[in-house]
Amino acid sequence: MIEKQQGIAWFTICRPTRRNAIDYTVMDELHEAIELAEQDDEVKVLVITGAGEDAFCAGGDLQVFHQLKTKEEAYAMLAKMGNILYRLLTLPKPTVALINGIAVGGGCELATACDFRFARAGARLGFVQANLAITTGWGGATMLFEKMAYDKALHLLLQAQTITAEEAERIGFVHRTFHHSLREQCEKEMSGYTNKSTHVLRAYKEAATKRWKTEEFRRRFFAEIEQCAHLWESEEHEQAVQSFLAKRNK
Ligand SMILES: CC[C@@H](C(=O)O)C(=O)SCCNC(=O)CCNC(=O)[C@H](O)C(C)(C)COP(=O)(O)OP(=O)(O)OC[C@H]1O[C@@H](n2cnc3c(N)ncnc32)[C@H](O)[C@@H]1OP(=O)(O)O
Repeated sequence: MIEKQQGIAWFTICRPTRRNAIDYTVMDELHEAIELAEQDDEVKVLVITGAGEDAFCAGGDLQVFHQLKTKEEAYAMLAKMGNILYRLLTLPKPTVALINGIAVGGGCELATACDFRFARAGARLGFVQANLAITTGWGGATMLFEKMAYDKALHLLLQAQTITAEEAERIGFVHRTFHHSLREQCEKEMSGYTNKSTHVLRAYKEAATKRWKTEEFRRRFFAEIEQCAHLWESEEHEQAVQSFLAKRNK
């Protein structure tokens, strides 16, 4: 769902019963929100959040994507979202992930693509992909290594556990934690940007993201996606996803 309000375009992932897991429809809607933010001069900031109280985003929809068995099938899905997150990473307007609840797997990759991460106090966050015998598949690790201290980023990926928003703030992944009124607090934080000229915001973002608009960076970004596609067709990954889905069907 996309809403425009006082210089902010709000994109809300509306699948609360699936903990806002991302399927192909969400990918298309996110792409549309990015296009709108890029083209509409009234939009100064793009904020991405999740519907409901529980989740920001539980990553890729494991039920839907479990149908993809080969590395080629997996690559097509992963590269589709990878291209969308690359657009988000390099969008010439400031972007915010408003992490209103749990963010895991691809949900953390989505948050990483944004410039700023604000989170509800107590929300849990984790790059849990390694527990599914895969690596980040949407370019998340490549972005994380650009945005965080090397050792802290590597630890998050290798450990694959969830941490609280407060801990994530301490290590520099989250920028602000809010105890209540998330949307209002986010608007307040962004008011210092929305009162600036769109041309100024664009110019600074262009300058900031220039280093990611290189062949070398894109090669690393898509090599990560290929690596995940390769692991996707392993027996270990198949078993890990089946075990997650079996628990749900009990
Ligand atoms: C594919 C890309 C890859 C990447 O590149 O990163 C990924 O993102 S892999 C996916 C990584 N995500 C996960 O492994 C998360 C799996 N989900 C969970 O661990 C938990 O659901 C949760 C997110 C910690 C929330 O736990 P809880 O609050 O206890 O809720 P439930 O577990 O009962 O879930 C409610 C409901 O939602 C469904 N659900 C949750 N996550 C997903 C998901 N990723 N895909 C599909 N469906 C998901 C879950 O099955 C429940 O459904 P019902 O049983 O029908 O109510």
